[in-house]
Amino acid sequence: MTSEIAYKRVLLKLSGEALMGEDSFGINRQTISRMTQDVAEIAKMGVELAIVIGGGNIFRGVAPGAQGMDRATADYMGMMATVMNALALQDALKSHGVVARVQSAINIDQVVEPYIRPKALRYLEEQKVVIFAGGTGNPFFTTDTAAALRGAEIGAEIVLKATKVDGIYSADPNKDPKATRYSSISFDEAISKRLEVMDATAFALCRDQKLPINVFSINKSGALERVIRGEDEGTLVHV
Ligand SMILES: Nc1ncnc2c1ncn2[C@@H]1O[C@H](COP(=O)(O)OP(=O)(O)OP(=O)(O)O)[C@@H](O)[C@H]1O
Ligand SMILES: O=c1ccn([C@@H]2O[C@H](COP(=O)(O)O)[C@@H](O)[C@H]2O)c(=O)[nH]1
Repeated sequence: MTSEIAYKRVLLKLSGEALMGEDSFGINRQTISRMTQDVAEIAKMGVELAIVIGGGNIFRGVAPGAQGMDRATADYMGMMATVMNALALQDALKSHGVVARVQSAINIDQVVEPYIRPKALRYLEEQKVVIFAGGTGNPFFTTDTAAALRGAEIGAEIVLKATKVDGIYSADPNKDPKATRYSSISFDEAISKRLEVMDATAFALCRDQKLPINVFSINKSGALERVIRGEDEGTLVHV
């Protein structure tokens, strides 16, 4: 079975905002069930899978109250949002028969384990999915950067960014209908063109660690499995 896969160990960055489905914020039950069904399928293919989950879906709901707030405080709220999403994801994966462990970069000991790299590596070897919550644990960063960081730490072969768009475009496709999609692009080009699908810190970290990224749509049926099989899907960002 494992011979069919192009990557043995991957870091999957799941969009927080995608969890909302058609709702205006929060977690849509059908959406999380569909997303985790796709994730469960690749876990069952023998891929060692670590996940970083975003927090935009919850943070959007509290954003009006956070207006004018100290930036670091608001960022800690954002990191806590990712912990909630991680717990929901763990629960949804369990319902698809997949064992997952949550490790958080911010300590909430009664709720989740702290991030301990050797333990995360052991879970991966045991074919358990590891969900990294709490982003990097630092304000002024994003979960994209957490994905690059954890991806490098666990020796992932690729970072997969599963998001609301089906790849990287010449401009934001949600704003510019004439934008065209790249099937592949170098890190230097993505950074110099300021393509905002991922933050520059995440791009730079992956470039320096020679860790490729694939950006693809979480809403496209079968896309995650095609990426795992090394098929042409989304946009590959390379050194
Ligand atoms: N050049 C571009 N190509 C593709 N998408 C782009 C580009 N520039 C901006 N975007 C926007 O980036 C978004 C994806 O990045 P974003 O960080 O917002 O999402 P996410 O990672 O899915 O969210 P979350 O922060 O909730 O995890 C797309 O929905 C798209 O509107
Ligand atoms: O390392 C990190 C990761 C996240 N944050 C804060 O959380 C929210 C949600 O993360 P997204 O990447 O946007 O999904 C983010 O806006 C930050 O406020 C952080 O501070 N540090």
